[in-house]
Amino acid sequence: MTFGQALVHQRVQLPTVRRSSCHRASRCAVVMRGSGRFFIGGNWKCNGTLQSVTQLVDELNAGSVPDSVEIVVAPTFVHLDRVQRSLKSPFQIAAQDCWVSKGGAYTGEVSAEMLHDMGIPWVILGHSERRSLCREDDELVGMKCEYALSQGLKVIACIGETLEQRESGHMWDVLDAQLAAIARHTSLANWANMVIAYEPVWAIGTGVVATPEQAQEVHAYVRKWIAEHVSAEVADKLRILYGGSVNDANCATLANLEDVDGFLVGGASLKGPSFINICNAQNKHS
Ligand SMILES: O=C(CO)COP(=O)(O)O
Repeated sequence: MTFGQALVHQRVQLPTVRRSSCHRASRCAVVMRGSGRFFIGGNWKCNGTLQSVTQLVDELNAGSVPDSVEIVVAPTFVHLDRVQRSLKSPFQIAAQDCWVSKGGAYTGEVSAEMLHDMGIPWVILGHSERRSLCREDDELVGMKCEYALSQGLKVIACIGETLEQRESGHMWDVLDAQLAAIARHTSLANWANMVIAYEPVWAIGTGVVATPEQAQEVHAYVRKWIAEHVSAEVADKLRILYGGSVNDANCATLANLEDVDGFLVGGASLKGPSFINICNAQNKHS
């Protein structure tokens, strides 16, 4: 039994979702995306030395990014303070994970209240690498979202299927379960402090980016799911990011998709000029 399962007190069954047309298809012509700002996250994962992090921060500070984009980078815990001190506005900072409850006797962990105390506004939760390598299950991810939100953090909650799940026809069930766990633990008001990142596992770090059709199909599905299970208003405002092998070359096409409200970038976020280019994706020609 995983940690998340052990902590489950009560599971609420959500109705099955119809996988039909896009919720946004019926919306008026002027679409407000999320809170109105395209969102770019840079997930630095377990990378960086003092020297490389300093260089990356310098490159970002020297870059030109549009006001219309909200940008958040996620260094390792040990680099958070250094980056926070040196990275300039408009860049914001995220942690890559946090503990599921109040801090205490949890060796090696970092709590949400510590991050909040440090002035770190965002946290990434449920990344597929944590789900697979650290055995974080859907319920634990939902509980982490709930606790982080309760401590005043904003959350980038990740979902996504493996290639095997996609090819075996289980993709929608996997996404349903991941979304349901997040939704169970997120109050209506707290959705304003949440973005969802759709990161198909097969596209992460592989150079195999989802096709525009694949990305749009899932993003539309996620928005429809949220409309049906949370509220239409939340669905309209929610920013749904795509992650998985986003780079300078493919970002413009993906940025133009109806239901793509931003990106969560891994490898390309470690190169300042590339990341700056991706931050300008909406202004590039696809
Ligand atoms: O996992 C990712 C972002 O969280 C994506 O990683 P890559 O951009 O390296 O594929």
